[in-house]
Amino acid sequence: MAMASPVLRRWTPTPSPTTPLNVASSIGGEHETGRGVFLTWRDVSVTAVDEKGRHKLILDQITGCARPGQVLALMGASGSGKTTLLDTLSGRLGVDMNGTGDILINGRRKRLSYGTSAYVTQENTLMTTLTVREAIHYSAQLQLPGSMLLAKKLARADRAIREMGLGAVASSRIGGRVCKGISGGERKRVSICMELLASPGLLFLDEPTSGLDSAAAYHVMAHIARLARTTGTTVVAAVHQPSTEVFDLFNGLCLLANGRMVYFGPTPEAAELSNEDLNSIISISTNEDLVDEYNYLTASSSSG
Ligand SMILES: Nc1ncnc2c1ncn2[C@@H]1O[C@H](COP(=O)(O)OP(=O)(O)OP(=O)(O)O)[C@@H](O)[C@H]1O
Repeated sequence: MAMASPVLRRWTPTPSPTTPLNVASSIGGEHETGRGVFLTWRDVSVTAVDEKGRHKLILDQITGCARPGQVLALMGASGSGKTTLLDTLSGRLGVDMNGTGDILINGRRKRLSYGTSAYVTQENTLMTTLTVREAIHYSAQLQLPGSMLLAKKLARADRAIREMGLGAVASSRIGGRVCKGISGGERKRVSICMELLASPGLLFLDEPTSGLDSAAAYHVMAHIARLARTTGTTVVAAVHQPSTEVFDLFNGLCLLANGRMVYFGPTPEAAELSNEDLNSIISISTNEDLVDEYNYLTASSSSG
């Protein structure tokens, strides 16, 4: 695999592991709760080891950050390393994988714990016979701490239902293959809703729009983007081939190709890039503009 891009080596504003970032001041009162966290990662490499002890490089020195109130999209062709990066950042790397590099949460090296982060996988495992409200209330009772009053758990569940725009279908049966229930997009939102119960500051989503038509995909991502904006939640989502409308909902883009990062920066600029530009980014990775964009995006996370 090719060497890491010089963009990565010139990544300057590193939050010190001993200096926590001031999330509240950075989100400037724009959000209701400011529950999001700064997640930064530097020189993250991952190697898979097979049963014969052979090593395969899956991620090659990936550097980036995700900010409160924003949605960072991880994009790239199938096999480029999106899920592996998501797993690495969320601390879910399999035992057959070795990861190196720094991952900082609010400027500190610490493990993600319950309530700090949530991960929504591609699979929907929902109880088909329950209504949306029943399933989410049930999940709240099981998930939330025993010390929390039942009324508070249910209020938390109702808030999550509202945040994911599921109010209109709260009394509908989830359903499945045999008995038709809510739509595929609504099922995705129920899965996300269940992960929101603990009010995580950081939400990892693996292909939240897979299997959905473009309208349903937009609906799911629009709710996620609104949630990020209004609550300050930090969202990192692996997304495959989003429509233009969905792409416009993202704040930042981390573009991977064969385990290497070929673009990191705000989406408006990325949307301007043609295939030719992207190819030149891959081949001329000393692009000064990218360095500037990267520094711009990371500067605020080190200023707190
Ligand atoms: N445990 C493993 N052992 C060996 N190779 C692996 C392992 N896990 C993933 N890989 C390889 O690493 C590469 C990246 O996989 P990953 O699932 O992260 O890609 P992806 O971009 O999420 O793909 P997709 O969009 O198809 O889900 C692929 O080539 C995959 O085959």
